[in-house]
Amino acid sequence: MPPRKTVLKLSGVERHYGQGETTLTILKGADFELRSGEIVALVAPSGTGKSTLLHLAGLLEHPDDGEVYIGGQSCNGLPDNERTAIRRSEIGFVYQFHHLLPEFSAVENIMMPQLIAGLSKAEAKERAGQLLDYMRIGHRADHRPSELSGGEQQRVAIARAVANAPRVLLADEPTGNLDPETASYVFDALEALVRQSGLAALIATHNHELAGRMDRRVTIEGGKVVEL
Ligand SMILES: Nc1ncnc2c1ncn2[C@@H]1O[C@H](COP(=O)(O)OP(=O)(O)OP(=O)(O)O)[C@@H](O)[C@H]1O
Repeated sequence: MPPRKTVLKLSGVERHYGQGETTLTILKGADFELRSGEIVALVAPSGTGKSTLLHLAGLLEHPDDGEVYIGGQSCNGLPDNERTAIRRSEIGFVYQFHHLLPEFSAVENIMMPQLIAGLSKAEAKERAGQLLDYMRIGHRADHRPSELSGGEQQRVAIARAVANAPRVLLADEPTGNLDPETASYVFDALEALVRQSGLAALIATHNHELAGRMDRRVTIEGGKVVEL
């Protein structure tokens, strides 16, 4: 097997929030690497900084110090429009709640990011259809989110997140509002997608059973990312 490439790297990352007179330190000298083809669980108690770490990794926030690299490129000093371009092409996000557009069907929701990226309608529709089949919800393509079950909605959200073939998938409690059996089924689909595409995934979860199925587990301790 060829050596796996590091697709996401955090180096000496600091993040502090001002709270009145005091400063809340969330990350302090945090280092982390994610390689293509791997799925890493981020398991840490509530309020320790999982969402903060995902936002920094996804270029949604700037660290107060340290560096975030996507595909080997340092992103801190880049202007916002370049950070946005990298975020759109290299990173996919999945949240606890699907955030699908309610007025559009499943297939249209997955087409949307591709159309924004400049693909033709026919190309976007073909890829969206493939992803829906891959997530085993091809028969739901024309349904709106409100007509889908929670597990189906999350599978559409995952398909949308990877529609533009990003390098990195960042997920914040992607199965947090699903029952254990549905969560397991959604994770099966996500795992198959990562294995097949060589994507890399960092998944914040409170679900220890799912975390146990991932390649590695990390937590946040004293502002640092440590292996479990
Ligand atoms: N913009 C902000 N301003 C001030 N404090 C913030 C801000 N964002 C997050 N925090 C604080 O930073 C800490 C870490 O928040 P974060 O959302 O990253 O935690 P989390 O581990 O994802 O928690 P949960 O599992 O509950 O979602 C929390 O104490 C939170 O209150």
